[in-house]
Amino acid sequence: MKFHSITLRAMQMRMKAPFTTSFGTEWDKHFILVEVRDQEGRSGWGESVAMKEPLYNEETVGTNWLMMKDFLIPLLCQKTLQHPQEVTAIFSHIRRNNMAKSALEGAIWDLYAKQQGIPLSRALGGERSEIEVGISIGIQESVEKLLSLVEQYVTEGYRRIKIKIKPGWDVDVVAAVRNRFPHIQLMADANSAYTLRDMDHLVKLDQFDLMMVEQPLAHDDIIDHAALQKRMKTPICLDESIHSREDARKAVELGSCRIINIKIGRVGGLTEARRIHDYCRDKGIPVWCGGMLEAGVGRAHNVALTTLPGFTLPGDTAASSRYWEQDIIQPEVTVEKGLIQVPDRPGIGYEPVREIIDQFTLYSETFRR
Ligand SMILES: O=C(O)CCC(=O)c1ccccc1C(=O)O
Ligand SMILES: [Mg+2]
Repeated sequence: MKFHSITLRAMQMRMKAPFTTSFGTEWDKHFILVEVRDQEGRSGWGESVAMKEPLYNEETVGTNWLMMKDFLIPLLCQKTLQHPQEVTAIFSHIRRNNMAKSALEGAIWDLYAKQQGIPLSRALGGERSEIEVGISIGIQESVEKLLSLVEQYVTEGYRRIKIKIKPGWDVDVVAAVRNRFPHIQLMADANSAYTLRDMDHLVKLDQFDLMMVEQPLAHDDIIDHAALQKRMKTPICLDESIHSREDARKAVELGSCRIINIKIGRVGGLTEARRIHDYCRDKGIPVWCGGMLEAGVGRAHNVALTTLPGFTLPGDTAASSRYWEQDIIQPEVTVEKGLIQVPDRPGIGYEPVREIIDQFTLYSETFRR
């Protein structure tokens, strides 16, 4: 696998509406776009899901830029690659910084699939030609506003609704949604907002027939989650706590969760994401593809990953138009009846549009081999 340059672009895109979780509100999406080019004029694309501030995890746009420039890109430029699967090993002595690693690895995977002339989904071993998706709804100003959004997304066909919860916006809110929509597939995501002291309160969620409750306790915990899962009927799904196949194994062996949310960026790339998928499939643990409010390139990677057979639950990969007036890819990701048709063009299968990308680029830098 040959490439001759890597370009990083720092991007800023305004979302259609702010997105609020238990850890904060995002209006402007800041992220890094990666483009890896080869001699034949092909480009592989990756997107870092690190946010501007270290609120979801410890990474940021700034730390990702530094890690890529000072460590990860030099490592890639020193090696000759046969296959994108080797990137994980090349980066493995660098601790963490998974989102930075993943953005580069994703671009290499896309370039590889394009060099082979096959869709990225197929390069990964994916089987599906369409994927089922749900939607994640942030914390709202009022329950009425939330109910009207749920109504809208259910009407649009999304296969499951996830609502964000935090202390003071939880049991009553879930009750209101469940009351109004008795039959929808519903779940709640706390983004680590609770502790074991809230056990009795969290157990009240059991009455609403939720598909799962996502990451109720600390971002770095699997011990307390195991204690909570023993008390709760509702399956716990881990997001923040899982960074690798090893993390997944430990969490599953401890009984800390019954479902895992796989985010490519959080686990350091597509190769590790697939390893977690394979482990969970073997153990009968359902997985689904999480989201980080991605622009088109990251979204396309999520679509490709979700074609693997163990992704049996609808993910957070909603349509481009749910987030953006104009996405950076053509065509945009569209959802009909809760399904995304997986592209069969080579690579990610959606074409990044340079004129649009330029509009949202704050600064860029190119590294040559
Ligand atoms: O629509 C999406 O991309 C998912 C949104 C979402 O839930 C989320 C967005 C930003 C950070 C963390 C999370 C999460 O899944 O916990
Ligand atoms: Mg989550």
